[in-house]
Order: sequence, then C-alpha cells, then structure tokens
Amino acid sequence: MLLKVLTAVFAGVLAWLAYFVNDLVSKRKRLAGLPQPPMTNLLLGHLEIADECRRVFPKGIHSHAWADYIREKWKLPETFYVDWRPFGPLWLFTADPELSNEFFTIKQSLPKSSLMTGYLIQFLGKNNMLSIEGAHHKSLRTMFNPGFSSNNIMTYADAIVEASLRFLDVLKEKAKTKELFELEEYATRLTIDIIGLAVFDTNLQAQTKIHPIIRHFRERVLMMPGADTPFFFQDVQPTRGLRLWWNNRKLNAAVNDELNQKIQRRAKDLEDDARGIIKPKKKSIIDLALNTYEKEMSMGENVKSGDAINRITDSSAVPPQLRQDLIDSIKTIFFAGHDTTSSTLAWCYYLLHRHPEAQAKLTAELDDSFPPGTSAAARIKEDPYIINKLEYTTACIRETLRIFPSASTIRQVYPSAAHNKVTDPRTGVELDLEDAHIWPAVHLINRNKRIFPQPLKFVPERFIQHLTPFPDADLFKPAGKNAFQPFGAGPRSCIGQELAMIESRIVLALTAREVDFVLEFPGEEADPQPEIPENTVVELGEKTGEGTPNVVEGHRVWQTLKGSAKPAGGCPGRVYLRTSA
Ligand code: HEM
Repeated sequence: MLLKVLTAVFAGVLAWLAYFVNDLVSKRKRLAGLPQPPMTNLLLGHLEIADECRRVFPKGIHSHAWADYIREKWKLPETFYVDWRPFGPLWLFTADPELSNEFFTIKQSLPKSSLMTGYLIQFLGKNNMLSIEGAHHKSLRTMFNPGFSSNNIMTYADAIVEASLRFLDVLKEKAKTKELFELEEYATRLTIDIIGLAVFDTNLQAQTKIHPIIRHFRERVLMMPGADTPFFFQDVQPTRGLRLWWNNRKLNAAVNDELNQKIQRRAKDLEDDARGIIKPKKKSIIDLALNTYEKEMSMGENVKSGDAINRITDSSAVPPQLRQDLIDSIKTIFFAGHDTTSSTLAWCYYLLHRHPEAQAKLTAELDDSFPPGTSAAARIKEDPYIINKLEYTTACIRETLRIFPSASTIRQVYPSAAHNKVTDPRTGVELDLEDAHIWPAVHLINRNKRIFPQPLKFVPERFIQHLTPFPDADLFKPAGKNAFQPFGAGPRSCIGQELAMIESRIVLALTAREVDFVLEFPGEEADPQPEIPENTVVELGEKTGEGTPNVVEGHRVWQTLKGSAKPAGGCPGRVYLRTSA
C-alpha cells in the first residue's frame, strides 16, 4: 500500500516537473529572436548572467546598475529582455524614454508591477498612493495635489531656510570636531524636518532628536525583505510577518497621533478664520487635502447647492476610510520623500567636491545672486522665487539625479489586458509583454549615449542648452522631450518633485559655499577618486577575479537599495569649512 502511495506521489511530482519544464522552455522559445543577451541553456535562461553580475559588482549594489552592464556587454538595443524565470522575473528593460512614454507611462500608463506593489503594500499599507490604481489613486492624487503645488511649497520657503540653517550648523560643528560621520544620516534628518513642516506644519525637530514616526519607520526598513537580493529565496525569515505587524501598529499610532494634533490645530485656525483673524497664507499638505475632501463631500449627491461645507473640526469626526487613506498617504509621503532627497543631497556634495570646476561655477552663481556680505537666507525668505533663477545650481542637482537616480517605476501588463504586444518604433520589433515586468529604469535611460553622451561624466552644463558641450544630443531634440525623468513620468509621476527641487536648491544655496564634504570610508584612505571609466564592462571586466570590487563607475560610493537607492555605507566622510567661509 505504502509503495503504491509513494509511486503515485513520485509519478505526480514527475508529471508536474515535466509540465513545468515544458512550460518554461516554451515560454522562452516564444521570446526567441527578440533582443536579449545570449542564452546558452533554455532551462537556466539568463541565470548565468545574474551570477556574473553578482560576482563582478560589489555585494549589495542596487540591481538597476546591472542593466547597463548587460546592455553594454552584449551590445543590446535600447529595449531588451533578461529572463531569470523561474527564480526571478522576466525583465523587459528599456533605455528608450520615447518607447516608455508612449506605451508604459505617459500616453498609456500601465499598472505598477506586482514586484513593486507587493513590497509597498507590505511596507506602507494597502492604501499607499504609490501602488493603488484607478479611481482610488485618482481621488488621493486629487486630494493631495494642491499641497504639493509649486506655489504652496514656496510658502514654506522660510521654514525650509530655517531647517537648512540648522543643517548648516550641524555641518559646521562636524567640521570643528573633524568627525568621521555618515552624511546621508544628517541629510535625512534635514529632509524629515522639511517634510514634517510641509505635511503637518510642525517642527518634528528631527535634526536634534528621533521622532517616533521615524524610529518605527527605520525599524520597519530593516525588517523588510532585502531588496538587494534579486531572488526571493535569498532572504527568508519566518518571524518577519509578525514583527512587521507589531511595528505597523506602533507606526500607525505615531502617525495617527500627529494627524490628530494637526486636526486640532486646524480646527483652531478655522475658528480664527471665522472670526476674521488674519493669518499668514501658509497651508500644510494635510490642511489642503482636508479642504479638498470637504469640498468634494459638499458636492455629493445629497447636498443642496448653498449648503455650508461640512468641516472636520474634531479628530473623532474623521470617517474611517478617510483616516486610513490619510495615514497610509502620510506614511507614503514620508517614505517616498525623505531618503530620495537626502541621498540626492549627499551625492551632490560628494560630486561637487570631486569636480572643483563645477563647484567654482556654482559658487560664482550663488555669489552673483547672494553677494558675499549679504544674507542669502534673508534674501530667500524675502523672495523665495529667486531660487528658480539658480540655473547652474539646478543643473548640478539634475546631473546628480542623472548619475545617481533614487527611484524608478516598474510596470506590468496584467493577464486580463486586451493588448500585450507593442511595436518598438525604433527597431520595428514586436515586443511581447506577457509575463514581463517592464522596467524603464531611470538609471539605464540616464546612461543612454544618444541622449546623454559620455554618460558617466559629471557635466551639469549638459542640461543648459546654451552651455552644453553636447549640442547634438537628443536631449534637445523632439526625441529627447521627457527623456530626463528622475521623478517618473505621466499620471504616476512624483507628487513631491517640486518640493524636492525647491528644498535641494535652498539647501545648496545656503550651504555649498560654506562646507566641503570629502568622502572617507572608515579605515580607508580619504578622498578616493578612482578614474571614471567609459563603462562598467571596461571597469569591472578588468577586475574580475581580484576579489570583491568596491568601485563602480569610478565611485567608491555606489547605490544600494534600502527602500530607495541610497549611498552605500551612508556616504561616510568628513566636512571641512571652505576657506572663504
Ligand atoms: C529627489 C527626490 C525624489 C525622487 C528622485 C523621487 C522619485 C519618484 C519617482 C521615480 C516616483 C514614481 C514611482 C513609480 O512610478 O513607481 C515617485 C513617486 C512618488 N513620490 Fe517621489 N521622488 C522624490 C521626492 C519626493 C518627495 C519630496 C515626496 C513627498 C514629500 C515624494 C512623494 C512621492 C509620492 C507620494 C509618489 C507616488 C505618486 C503617485 O503614484 O501618484 N517624492 N517619486
């Protein structure tokens, strides 16, 4: 009897295996002739390539860096497949922003990939703006858009100036003590301060203490599956679910607490308004989101025109669905907004030190707008729009975002979709989207030489048409329209991009002339400046077999994925006062 059962089980397993292998091989055959690196074994797919990338790149590097290596090494066109099934996804990478804009993100905006949404829902909750789709996303976006408008963010310029000055004090203190520290950590505290001001109109004092929201968030990041391990089986932890659940309770409670305090302050403001007490125009993102919500409700079916808008003046009056939307949105805004901007700032200081010629031009521009002996802080408070005139400073930030992008989107065609094929207008090849996770990786697009010649070089002028050394680049042609998209593109583009750019400009305007950040990893020589290679194939190919490499694209500090793409090691170093400061 036992033998019969075992034989039946064995036969079942064999039949399943045969079906599985046959299905996998026929799926791979369907992609035959489409652009992809060579596949020596239909069963293994491109796993050999994953193994090569794992060996040649430093451990923990963000896998978006692999895509450009693969494209260069196998001389692939701008859009290509990499098949890691069954241990990973079938990728469709594209370095072509036009194709992406047409079919994936702007003209047609495909749903987010389950690879992203699975992670984000676990991390931020099911109502998070980054992963929800359809009407729910539209209504959240409508609710939050007013708070993120450029005009509204500008009303926060004085508070951003104050936060930046506190950050400058921190850096000056570090310069005094000559301490070796992680720049990203302090830049993150600054950006949290700024988000707290914009979202709640409150000073979270993140630069001097750890707010509970941030403490729980940090614990949560560490509990999440390591996004730097491309295959699920590399990071299995049986108690993770329970720990995440417990942490979520604490995180939600901390967010809820701030939200309730904000609603009480808002109730007082509404009361003052009603009594005609004039206040400054500043409105927090939550104020404006609630205004939009109340307005929409006042236009509901059962409401007669002329009825007064029903205001939420007590936290107990927040409907449960609205509360959940607000909590998950606040978590999303904190998550999406703090370390993306802080990493960008950290890299910008690092790159400016490595490129004294760029630093000199930036200093000249700042001296011009804020002559030495005058107070840049006072001038920005008086006329915040002055920072929009900082052309070179803006170009430095954009060039930093080009070389070290912090985020990008991944899309997917669901099995129910009517169309799962698109023709690549550049090559005429019909691309099969079924099963594919479509990754218009910003990192890859930003290394497309047609648009960004000499892509590994830091050349801020490339973004200024009258100064660019690459006037023939596609960036300035119709083909390059919307080619630079560090904030994504289309209806799912970054809601916080104005805030990110405005705060980065203000922070640099107030600090870049004062301090010089020099990269230094503990126990290593300070200020490593490896040669910038032509590409990673040249750079890493030469190093294969010499132990773990620790330099990528000529940078000792490379990108690792911890929620977003962050500087490995936290961008450690020391800060020095500039001689003129
Ligand atoms: C340098 C800084 C930043 C970069 C590079 C960046 C990048 C991005 C990118 C690429 C996306 C699209 C993601 C996708 O399609 O899956 C995105 C979405 C988003 N970002 Fe940012 N971001 C930055 C700063 C901010 C800030 C400061 C905030 C808010 C305070 C923010 C909030 C969001 C939100 C809520 C979304 C989701 C929008 C939606 O799906 O409707 N980001 N960001």
